Amino acid sequence: MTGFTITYFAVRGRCGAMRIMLSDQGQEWKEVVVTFDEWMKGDLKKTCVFGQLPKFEDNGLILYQSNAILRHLGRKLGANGETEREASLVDMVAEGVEEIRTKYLKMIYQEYETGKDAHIKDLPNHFCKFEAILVKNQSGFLVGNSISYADYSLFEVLLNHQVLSPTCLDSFPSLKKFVEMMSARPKIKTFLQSDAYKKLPINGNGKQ
Ligand SMILES: N[C@@H](CCC(=O)N[C@@H](CSC(=S)NCCc1ccccc1)C(=O)NCC(=O)O)C(=O)O
Repeated sequence: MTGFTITYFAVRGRCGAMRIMLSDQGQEWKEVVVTFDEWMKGDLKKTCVFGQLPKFEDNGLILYQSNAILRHLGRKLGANGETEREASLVDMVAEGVEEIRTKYLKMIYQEYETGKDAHIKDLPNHFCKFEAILVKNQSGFLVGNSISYADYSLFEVLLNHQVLSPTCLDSFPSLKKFVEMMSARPKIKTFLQSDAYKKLPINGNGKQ
């Protein structure tokens, strides 16, 4: 199978950022949608290196781990910083984004009713760090003067948090401007308005 293929469940989940990145970078890809019933049979799970999805295929290269997939696309599509130094900074910032995503997913799947309010209350402690990065860098992106996979990752996390708490960015003007800038990029705007994007729930348990 040539080209890019994403194999995942019928949710945005851990494929939200990579789909936004592929769209913005003008790339096409195939989606293999796995139902929970198919997954529970176990045959596909046994073939996955870490027993989990997403699975990403790039012309015969098979990758798992959503952030490894983002990094791969960053290198391949020129969205990984403009120098080795910037690439290291992109990785650093992307790890920080992943910390927020991991906290969000734990809250969504394990403690939504009891932990949603505390998660929202704690957001400023995390958002202030990315606000400071954007204020310091001045280009509008997280690192250097061009978009990187870390920008797509942060953008997706912020979009999901705006659903969870629509006012969560009100105290962070640079983050709000970042979301507006990313949302206004023509290919991202088109993708976010597409049925392919809108028809998928954010998470697999219906919570958001
Ligand atoms: N570090 C990995 C994590 C991958 C992962 O958690 N995959 C989940 C799906 S992604 C996700 S957000 N999981 C949260 C709960 C969930 C489970 C199943 C479907 C949808 C969501 C999965 O394959 N679950 C099934 C299983 O482990 O047997 C990555 O970043 O790709």
